Amino acid sequence: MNIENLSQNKSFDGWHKQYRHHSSRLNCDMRFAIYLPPQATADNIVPVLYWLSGLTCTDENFMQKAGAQKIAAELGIAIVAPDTSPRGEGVADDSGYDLGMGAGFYVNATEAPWRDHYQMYDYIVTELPDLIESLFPVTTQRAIAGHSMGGHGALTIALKNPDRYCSVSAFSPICNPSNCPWGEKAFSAYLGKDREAWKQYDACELMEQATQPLPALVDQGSADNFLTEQLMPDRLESAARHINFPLEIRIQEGYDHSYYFIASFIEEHMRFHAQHLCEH
Ligand SMILES: N[C@@H](CCC(=O)N[C@@H](CS)C(=O)NCC(=O)O)C(=O)O
Repeated sequence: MNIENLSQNKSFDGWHKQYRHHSSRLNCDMRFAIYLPPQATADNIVPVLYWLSGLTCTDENFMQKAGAQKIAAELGIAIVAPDTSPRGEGVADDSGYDLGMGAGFYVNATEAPWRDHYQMYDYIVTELPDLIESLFPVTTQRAIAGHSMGGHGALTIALKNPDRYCSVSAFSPICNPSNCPWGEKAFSAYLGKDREAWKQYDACELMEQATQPLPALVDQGSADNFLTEQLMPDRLESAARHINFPLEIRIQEGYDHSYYFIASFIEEHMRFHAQHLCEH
């Protein structure tokens, strides 16, 4: 397998590393980051938390700003941070920050010109875990989490694949993309005008139909600029309540949309995932 190590930094007795590889699903070269805690050795494999970032991010934002390595090293959990879209020359893009590169929305695009590369759903659900599990000292126990567009990605991917993940959590997720400006713009482009096709990637719609529960935690800052227009966690909460889904949504007073918020609660999310990863 053609995979290139781009950087490595020791961190809390483990290693943060960046890699480039060719993604056959995305039809381009991709970069991802992995944090391997000290417990991950040739003789000992550890579970993995996949972190999906938000609009404009790469593999670097979470690893540099969230401060998750210390707790991952304590708990013995690896963290994988993929990029947020396909990249490179020849990959379709848009001048807006909320469409195209940096804004893949974790869907499989069906519309031209996006469909040639924008297959982020398949990349995150199968191609990347297959690669991680074949090359690194990790188990097939997975948790998934994310922020904003990545919170939408984590929730929809977990709700669609409850057998593949032990738990899911999100910070400030886009909860009902079919009915907010960010989601409507991206889904129209990637999936076309037929709103029926959007439902398969909408956490509120998927929640209504969920038949298999998995532990789910959402944190949302009350001072988030995007709360009422884009994120709308109240809709996800009522969908979950309707079917008795084990979702905890916490409104955190005074916090905004930034990584300062994520850094404040990432330890609680890591401990939440550790508890469920260890059950299996
Ligand atoms: N650029 C946009 C918002 C982009 C944004 O807030 N991105 C979030 C995810 S939705 C992020 O994580 N940004 C990168 C960072 O803070 O490191 C704006 O200013 O309105």
